[in-house]
Amino acid sequence: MENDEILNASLLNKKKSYEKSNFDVLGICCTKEVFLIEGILKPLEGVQDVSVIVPSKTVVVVHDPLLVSASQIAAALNQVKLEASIRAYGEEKILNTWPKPYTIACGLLLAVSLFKNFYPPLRWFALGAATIGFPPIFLKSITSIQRLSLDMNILMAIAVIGAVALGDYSEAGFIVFLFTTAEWLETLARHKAASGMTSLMSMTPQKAVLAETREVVDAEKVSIDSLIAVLAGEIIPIDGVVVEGRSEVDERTLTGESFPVPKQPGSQVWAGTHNIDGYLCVRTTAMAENSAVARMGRLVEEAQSSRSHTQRLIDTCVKYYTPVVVVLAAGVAILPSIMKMYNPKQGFLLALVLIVSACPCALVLSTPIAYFCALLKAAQMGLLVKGGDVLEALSQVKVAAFDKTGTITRGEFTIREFHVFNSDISLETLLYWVSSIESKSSHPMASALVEYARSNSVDQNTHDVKEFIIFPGEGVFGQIDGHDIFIGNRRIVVRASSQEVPTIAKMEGVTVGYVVSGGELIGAFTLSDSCRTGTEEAISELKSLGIKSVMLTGDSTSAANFAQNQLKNALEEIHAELLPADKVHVINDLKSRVGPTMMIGDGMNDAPALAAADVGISMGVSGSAVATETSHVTLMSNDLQKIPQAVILARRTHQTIMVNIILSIVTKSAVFCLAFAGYPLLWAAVLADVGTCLLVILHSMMLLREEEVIVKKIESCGSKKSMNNGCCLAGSNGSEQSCSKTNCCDLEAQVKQCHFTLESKSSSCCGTKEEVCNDERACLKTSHPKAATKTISCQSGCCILPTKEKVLEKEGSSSEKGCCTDGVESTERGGCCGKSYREVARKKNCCGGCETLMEVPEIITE
Ligand SMILES: Nc1ncnc2c1ncn2[C@@H]1O[C@H](COP(=O)(O)OP(=O)(O)OP(=O)(O)O)[C@@H](O)[C@H]1O
Ligand SMILES: [Zn+2]
Repeated sequence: MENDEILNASLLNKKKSYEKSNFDVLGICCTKEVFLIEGILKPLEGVQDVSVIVPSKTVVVVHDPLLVSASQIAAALNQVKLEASIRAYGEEKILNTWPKPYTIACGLLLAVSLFKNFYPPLRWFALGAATIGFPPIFLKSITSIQRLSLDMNILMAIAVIGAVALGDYSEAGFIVFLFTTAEWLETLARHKAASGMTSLMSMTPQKAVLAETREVVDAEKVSIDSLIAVLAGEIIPIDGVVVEGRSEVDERTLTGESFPVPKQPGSQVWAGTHNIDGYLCVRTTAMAENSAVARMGRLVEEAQSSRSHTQRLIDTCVKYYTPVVVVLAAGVAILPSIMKMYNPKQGFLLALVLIVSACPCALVLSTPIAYFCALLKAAQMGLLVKGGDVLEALSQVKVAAFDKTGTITRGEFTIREFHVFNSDISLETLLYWVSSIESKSSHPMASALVEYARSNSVDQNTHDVKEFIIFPGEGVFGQIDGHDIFIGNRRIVVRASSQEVPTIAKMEGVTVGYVVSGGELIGAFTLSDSCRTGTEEAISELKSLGIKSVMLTGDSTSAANFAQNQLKNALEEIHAELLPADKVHVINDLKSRVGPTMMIGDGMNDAPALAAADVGISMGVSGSAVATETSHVTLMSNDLQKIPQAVILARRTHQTIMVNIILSIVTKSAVFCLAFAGYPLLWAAVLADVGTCLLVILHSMMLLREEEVIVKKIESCGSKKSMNNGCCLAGSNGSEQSCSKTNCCDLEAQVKQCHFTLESKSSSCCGTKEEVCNDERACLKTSHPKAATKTISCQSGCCILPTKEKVLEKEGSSSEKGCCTDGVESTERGGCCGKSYREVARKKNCCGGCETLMEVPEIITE
């Protein structure tokens, strides 16, 4: 044990001795430099890993600072004139937005020389322009020659020297000016694209405050399970779970959601998110380097170094392109003088045009820059996409297969009924057995059972469980107090006994669970779950994109059909009662039957299906780690509407790349055609080269723009009809009309759940605790600030929209148990009452107890 600890500590130290440094390397032009840089850095002692991010001109090096320092690395890069500088962690690249002085001087001289028609000696100004801007190009081309690489600088230098040799000074001046200006514009554009990336990587603070000692330490050194303090206004430094305090946290950076999420003890918080208004004490659940935001940054980086299919294709073509054109140019230059075919000057000019056109910059850049922008955009939207290939696959998808529990539905079950069939066993005993065994399982049903037992004053005891086995797709087995107990669905009953599985009457729409002991059915329970907000919209949006949606679930057919009904039959196929392996079969079948398939899932059971699909999408950073590992895309928030958005982004990216490629090929071809048709225009060749490069960058950056899809959702919630979206908006004369029974409270049992509150009678009470708490968020998203402040008392399981009178009525009953029986503290959304009521809410542990609701009207009128 102790040995292990020492070993771990030394491993940790070993790992810790590596440091990651970021460098801005302005000399990076194309992918060619990647090999050069790797070639320089990898042999250095102490360098562990090198990754080059071409679009943002960044090099990330993992190294041992004792063996090789960051400045030594920068020096090594600068030896070959790569213009490298160290970027301090978290520092925004400070960029000179002005062009270099020589570029300005060059432009001015060139402008003066334009008047040479009036006064011929002015043409010398053009030569001046060329001379003044030439040295940097020349120096860079020398280093390129030293590196044995043929790059843009060399090609341009040849063109300038050639033009001067031909006596065409204006042409020479023009090339220099165009080239230096384009370089400057390009740096600006790339910087803009890369700044999003920088902010992503530098979001988390480097320091953390230990809660017990108030000591400020390096975030990286904080071990798992430490308590850290986060004050209002600070950025949370490490992922963890709140143990004390309440606050609202802005998670926009991570999930793309623009509304603050209330946090209370038990809530998960993420590094890089912004604690807005309260004190939080957080127990860390990961090392800083493994926090969600760090993983996100790493993924965007890694995505850059993994080349996509299109990219590889282009890289291969380009390998042959440049040498072929250069040889061709040499031929064109030499041939006329040997064969005395045509004007040698014309031949020479043609050769120069070819030389300039030999640079495939724009084509090489067309794919990586588009992926870079798209991946960045995705990250900003709260989607982690593992590379360009995934985007390529996503743009082709024809079917979306959804897992049910935890994906289409919230995976937050409520126990409706619990029966004991054996008169020798008391309800308490059975609940004790069941909850003790289930506390070892991570299935969503398990936590519901534990919670239910607790609400019946039965506490579980994990230590009494002697043996524990999970039967995937069936349930669990455990040994407690000398009894063998199986808990699960019909399959487990078949496994555990010879008894026939009883059909429990009027159980439609719910999941039935069975408890079997000693071959005898001793108990049964029913549970229900509700669909996530926005699922229906997500499915219909997918449909409008030509994507078919199907459901795959391990749950019963009736539960599957119930979800389908809630979604108004939006799903085209339903496959229920599947074992994890069956899901893989269905995915393979869909792939061959319909086309490229994506699978959206959350649990451990889904991992094989996620891997089998063309694109696997996992839910949430908090979802099962296995699912996140195997999937290609991770949704940082559990918002299914991000899926159609991701598809749209993927398709736009595909389009952007196609346009980029066509653009760069067409302009080059046009210059070639003109040249061979007898118009070898050197300036046009330069313009086509640097201009297209710039166009490709700017065009790709359009991917970073907002899309209108996001707005659509908010609008759809704004109307009263949108009850099923989870928007309980108050009608002007009370909530009756906006929250009608048919739309919202169509289940009698769900209404019952709220029967303690007055509001339930007027049917403003809807759904289960979870559904309603989500409603609150949906309401917050609408453009109706009043609606938002009105849903304060959500926690009790009822979406109460208190009008003034109702609040007053309610006051007396505030301390009643009401809906607070079901573990209010653990409500995920947490937000019980508005900020100013929080104190009271905490005392009572229940929103029903917010006497201060009296003050609500004040807020509303605010
Ligand atoms: N810990 C558990 N306690 C009780 N029943 C369980 C447990 N684990 C699984 N089951 C039963 O097995 C069924 C199948 O489980 P599985 O995890 O394969 O799918 P699921 O989570 O219900 O649905 P989905 O496949 O849509 O996520 C469940 O519906 C449930 O009835
Ligand atoms: Zn080029």
